[in-house]
Amino acid sequence: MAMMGGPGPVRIGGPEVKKHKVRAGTLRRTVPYAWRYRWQLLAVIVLTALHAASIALGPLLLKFVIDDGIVPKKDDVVVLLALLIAAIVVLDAGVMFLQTWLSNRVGQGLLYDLRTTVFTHVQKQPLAFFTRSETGALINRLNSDVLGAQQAVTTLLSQTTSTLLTLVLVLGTMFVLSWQLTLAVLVLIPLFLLPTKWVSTKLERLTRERMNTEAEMASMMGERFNIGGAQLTKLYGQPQRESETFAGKAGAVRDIATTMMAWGQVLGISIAVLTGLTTALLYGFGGRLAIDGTLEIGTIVAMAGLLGRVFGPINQLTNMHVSVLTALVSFDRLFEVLDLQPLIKEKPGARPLARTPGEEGAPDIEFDRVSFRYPNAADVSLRSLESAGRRGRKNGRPGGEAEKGAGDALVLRDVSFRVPGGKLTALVGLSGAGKTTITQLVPRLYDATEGTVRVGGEDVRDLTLDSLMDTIGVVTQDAHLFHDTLRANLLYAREDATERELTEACEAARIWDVIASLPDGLDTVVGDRGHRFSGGEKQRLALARLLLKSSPVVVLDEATAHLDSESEAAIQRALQTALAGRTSLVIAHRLSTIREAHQILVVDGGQIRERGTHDELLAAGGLYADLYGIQYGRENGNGSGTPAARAGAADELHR
Ligand SMILES: Nc1ncnc2c1ncn2[C@@H]1O[C@H](COP(=O)(O)OP(=O)(O)OP(=O)(O)O)[C@@H](O)[C@H]1O
Repeated sequence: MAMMGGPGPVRIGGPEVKKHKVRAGTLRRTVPYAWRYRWQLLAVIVLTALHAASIALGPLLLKFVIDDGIVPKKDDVVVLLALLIAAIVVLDAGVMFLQTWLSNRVGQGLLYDLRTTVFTHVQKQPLAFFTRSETGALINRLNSDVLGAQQAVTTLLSQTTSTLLTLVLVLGTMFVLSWQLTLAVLVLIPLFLLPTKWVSTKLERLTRERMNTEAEMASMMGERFNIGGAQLTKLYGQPQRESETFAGKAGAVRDIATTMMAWGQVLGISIAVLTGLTTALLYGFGGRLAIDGTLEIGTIVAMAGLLGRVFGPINQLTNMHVSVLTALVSFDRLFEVLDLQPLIKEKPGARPLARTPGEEGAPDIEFDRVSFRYPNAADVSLRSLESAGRRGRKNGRPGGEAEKGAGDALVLRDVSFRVPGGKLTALVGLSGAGKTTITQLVPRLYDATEGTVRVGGEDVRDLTLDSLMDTIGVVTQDAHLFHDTLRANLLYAREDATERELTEACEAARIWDVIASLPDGLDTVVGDRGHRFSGGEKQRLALARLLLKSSPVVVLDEATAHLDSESEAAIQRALQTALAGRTSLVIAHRLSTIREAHQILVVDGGQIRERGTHDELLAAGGLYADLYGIQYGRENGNGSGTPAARAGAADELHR
């Protein structure tokens, strides 16, 4: 283990981890995690030592029973020693129980520490991290690597102690009993080590292969069994192909497991054969010594007993380094995630945004010469967590040429505007113009590359994240809902909301009638990603959630789903309630929203091309007038422009 702390990276075995170089200092960094449990770990080591002693003591007592009791025919010695053996067995059982219980406690404690640390850290990562990382790979970090790291500290620690102590005590006792016999037997050990080492390495490789294939199988199930994946599979009529792919993976797991079982047997049998052979040698050679009177009979019996306890620990010891290195890789991969500094952090000394209640007090939003480019992959994520990256992975963080190019273009250029407090500003424009990007800079999902975004006159980067999130309510187009009850989803906005407040929010969002008609009402489970509800219903639920939060600033991406006129009207009324008196920045797709907006900003190519009220922009006859004319025409069935242009632009505006 000591070599791991050295300056250079260490290559390790196993197909997946083979390429992974453990970074220098990893071992040192694991110490604080174990240090928290130092007293419990010390107790585990003491208990392990006691157990190891009892392993060596059993055969030794047998020697005394034979040589000092049975042979000289001393009843009292036999009874006394038999009682002692019984007492040791019972005590050892207690020791084993305590040892296992304590090391499990430490292990679970460590798992808890690692899981919560990584989860909390990952949550702090900017949105860009999640857009780049493959969810399955991320969850794997939280599951298998955390488990691997825990094993490094607990299982390995107690295993190493127990193996080493057992070997020292058992071999020591054997030497004391008869050094000649011990040496004769030890000569055979190298003969045994070579094949077992070979088999163990093979088993180690197979274990990793099985883990990888099982992970692929699990990830496939995860992808195909979420609502989107299941729908795609059905719609493209691919269940048969999916089943075949899955069967391929499951078959690989079956084959590897069968091979592993066979090699495991070979290992077990070879240990048993060697133990048998050495026992035969011991009886042959020892028997001769006993006949000569050099050895007592009890010693031979005790030696045979001790011999059976030597090969297991030796075998474990030869494989120990592989387990230690594997466990360190897990730690290293976790540290890789923990080392990732979140791009968006609260400044030291950040101030809370003063929140003035009431309509007049809604703060304004201001963009002051804002330019923005999406961050490079190298700044926000880990190559090993990006699926495409993992296929062509070099090592560690991403940063290939293609990655660098990805974020280079400015998505917003010199954008300046002000959303006055309590008023509605609509963003319109073609798809990909930069509307969503603008809205994401307000709640600091991303930070401006140049220029300043202000809320209530304060640079958002000077404000505490909590107060910013309290002030701003965001409804995205897909209006995500967790797979939980409606009530839990709504309370997510405000834990302490009363039943009455819940009902009122739902009524104001024009969704209460739908909820009331459900047999379980607010306790209805929404289904994966809220799939149980229609697009319009989800949007209204998201509005109800927003109303409960009652934030003075609202950022909203209107749903683009083609709604029937009834739900369109319902959403419109819900929106009017939700946005009344609030500072609202809305990506607008509906004529009604656009017409009533205090100000309309027309975004094109990352810039604000036109601004004004609906009437002003129509009168100006620019891009807005074109877009509006096309949509208005379409909605009234008498569109303008060429049919192709009409269809294209209408779709764009609706996206
Ligand atoms: N996470 C990202 N990383 C890199 N580029 C991005 C990212 N998200 C969006 N973009 C790019 O930024 C540009 C603006 O996208 P944005 O989503 O802001 O447009 P939009 O006007 O909201 O479009 P739509 O109406 O279709 O949603 C697009 O060219 C898009 O490809």
